[in-house]
Amino acid sequence: MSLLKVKEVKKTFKSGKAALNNVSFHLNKGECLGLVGESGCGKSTLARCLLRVEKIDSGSISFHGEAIERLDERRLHPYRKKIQIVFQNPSAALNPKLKIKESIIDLYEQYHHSLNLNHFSYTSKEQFVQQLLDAVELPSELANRYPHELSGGQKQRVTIARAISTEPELIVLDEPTASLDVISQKAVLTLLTELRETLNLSYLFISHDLAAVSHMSQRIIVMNSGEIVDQFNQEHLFSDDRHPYTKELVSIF
Ligand SMILES: Nc1ncnc2c1ncn2[C@@H]1O[C@H](COP(=O)(O)OP(=O)(O)OP(=O)(O)O)[C@@H](O)[C@H]1O
Repeated sequence: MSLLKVKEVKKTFKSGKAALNNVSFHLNKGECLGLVGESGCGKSTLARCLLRVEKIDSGSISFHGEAIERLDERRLHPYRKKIQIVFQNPSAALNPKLKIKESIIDLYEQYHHSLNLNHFSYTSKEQFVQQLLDAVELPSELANRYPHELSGGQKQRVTIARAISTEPELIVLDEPTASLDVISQKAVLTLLTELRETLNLSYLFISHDLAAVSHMSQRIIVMNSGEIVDQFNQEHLFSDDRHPYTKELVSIF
């Protein structure tokens, strides 16, 4: 069974803007599914709908076969622990007033009553933070710093540490490297690939960067003006039967 199934989802904003139109796709457990499309095509709206931050107008989004649009707040809580998000801008995602260790523990503590950890252990806050910093390859002394005392790449590693602290099954990566320099981009993508394998994670990797999506993903879906126009296995990216819009993206690859 698919981990995530999105079926005929529509979302129109009050302004009349149709951001998602009949969007359908599935995501298998353990895979990285790439979602590529130009700015404004609806990628972030889709991410917000998956997290139930935004409500869909029609269609369905199911996780392990359960329709999330029908979950009440109480039943949403365990869902939200299983699906985490990493945003484009780590500076905006981290509270500037919290030390790194406090930011990491903060998210965990929202869920700790319902957490059943397999990969990390929780005997003390310090030890837990240490394990997470190790997992994202950051030195332990960063735990006592504030976000402004870290580089962009280090901050993004902290947001990844936060995301994996609840041991989610799925992480939505919304342009996770867009704000980083080329060297840090590569390092963060390598880290994400390693974490997917060691923690048995699944990713929805959202980006306008077809090269990054192609590097990371086993399957790719292409979005244009709120619609999925193409879906294919990564090795078929250059094949002749690609949608004209995909071919256009490939030509500027
Ligand atoms: N709250 C909102 N109210 C009205 N329109 C919105 C709202 N949020 C997004 N939109 C519009 O919906 C469309 C899709 O926006 P979205 O942010 O999902 O695109 P995107 O593909 O993530 O773009 P980018 O890559 O630039 O982040 C855009 O035309 C945007 O202006």
